[in-house]
Amino acid sequence: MASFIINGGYPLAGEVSISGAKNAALPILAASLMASGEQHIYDVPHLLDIQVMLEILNSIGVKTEHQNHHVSLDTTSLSSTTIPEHLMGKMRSSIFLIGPLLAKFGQVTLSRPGGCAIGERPIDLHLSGLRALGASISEDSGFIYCEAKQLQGGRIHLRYPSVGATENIMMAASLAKGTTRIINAAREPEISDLQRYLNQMGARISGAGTDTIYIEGVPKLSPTAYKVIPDRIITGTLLLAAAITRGEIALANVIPEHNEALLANMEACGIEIRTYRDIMTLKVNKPLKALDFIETDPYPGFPTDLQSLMMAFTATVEGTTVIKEKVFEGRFKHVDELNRMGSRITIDLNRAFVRGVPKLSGARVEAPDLRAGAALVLAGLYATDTTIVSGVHHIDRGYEHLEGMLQGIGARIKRIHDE
Ligand SMILES: CC(=O)N[C@H]1[C@@H](OP(=O)(O)OP(=O)(O)OC[C@H]2O[C@@H](n3ccc(=O)[nH]c3=O)[C@H](O)[C@@H]2O)O[C@H](CO)[C@@H](O)[C@@H]1O
Ligand SMILES: C=C(OP(=O)(O)O)C(=O)O
Repeated sequence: MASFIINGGYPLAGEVSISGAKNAALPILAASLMASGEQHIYDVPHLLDIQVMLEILNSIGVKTEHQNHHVSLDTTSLSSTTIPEHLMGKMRSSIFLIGPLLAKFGQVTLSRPGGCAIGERPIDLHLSGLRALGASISEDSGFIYCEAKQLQGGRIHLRYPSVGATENIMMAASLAKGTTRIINAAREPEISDLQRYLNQMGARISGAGTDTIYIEGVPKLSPTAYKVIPDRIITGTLLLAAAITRGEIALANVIPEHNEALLANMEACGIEIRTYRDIMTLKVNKPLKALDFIETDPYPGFPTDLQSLMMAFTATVEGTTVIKEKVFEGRFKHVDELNRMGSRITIDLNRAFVRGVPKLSGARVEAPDLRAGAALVLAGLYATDTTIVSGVHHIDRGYEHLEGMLQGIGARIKRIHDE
């Protein structure tokens, strides 16, 4: 088990190039199973979740190699459609295997996915979507058995624009017979990236990025080479890290439109952000003011994945900011830990009242999940004296060598391995 030791109080300054997006790479790696042959996926970050996805692919016979952000994989020796239970339980994204395997091989056996404890996270929308395409699905003693000789296109109205369910249905419908329409689809940039990748393999999908996606099934998909989009959540993390330390940074390899909601809120606090093509710069050159209200929502709303980080930042800005978490019911686990560092945050159901304080103090805190852990790191960068953040394995799920990235722009942070 690892911890971060952070000596705070130093403004960050410098340049960072943003890596590929975990949430785009994970469904793409699962979708690669739908083509037989050798494939190349570029800009795939070296993260725990990606490692687990590759372990899953290996466990069913796929050969993979991950070097310098390049995954090469060969699906010709795929020999099983049963995903081992211990790997399913390691992360939420293991559920991405269900759509591709069912569509390509007509059957799949798996169990419920695991992942960070940020809410209940059911998979009913994934399963009902696949049933609407003709799959027969049963559950027994924790295992999920799915079968369909040939999926058939259908009309699927999602009760909620779930990112994962939209992606699973898109992948499965690519090889279904006939046309599928997903209504109230999620609109996240990672869904548009998956559409681009699948279309490059020969799928016929349109509408990603809007609330209605059309998929005309094709009989076969072919191997391809593809580069995933930059990670908008890492972009946001670095912007907020620079802002909380009142620093100045430049980010390269970003897609500014993917962070509109964050940029609008940061600018409203008084932060100067400039964008030019795939470059973004941030400077804090005047006193900051609190925001009245932020609520998380599906894209293009404010992302739930940046809520904890935004909270850490607003905890240091004079005035009161109200933050409402509307996507996951268990995503305020950072609050007690931030308060141990001197912040003044109270919770009423899904709203947090964040009263900005001029000073946070270093403390021993524990990362309860991925983004909550990253928020504690940001608080540590601002705090006077030393902060120790344990539970770094949660952070490693979504950030490649976070400490190295932050050290490169002046942060005093190091990783230690506990006994
Ligand atoms: C790998 C990946 O891309 N992860 C992202 C994805 O997760 P994920 O795809 O799991 O998130 P969803 O959009 O599915 O979840 C949103 C809401 O829908 C609910 N729900 C979801 C599925 C379902 O079958 N039934 C149901 O009720 C969830 O409990 C949650 O309250 O989108 C989330 C919301 O932007 C992000 O926080 C995650 O980082
Ligand atoms: C919640 C997240 O990821 P996942 O859906 O993979 O758990 C996240 O990236 O913040």
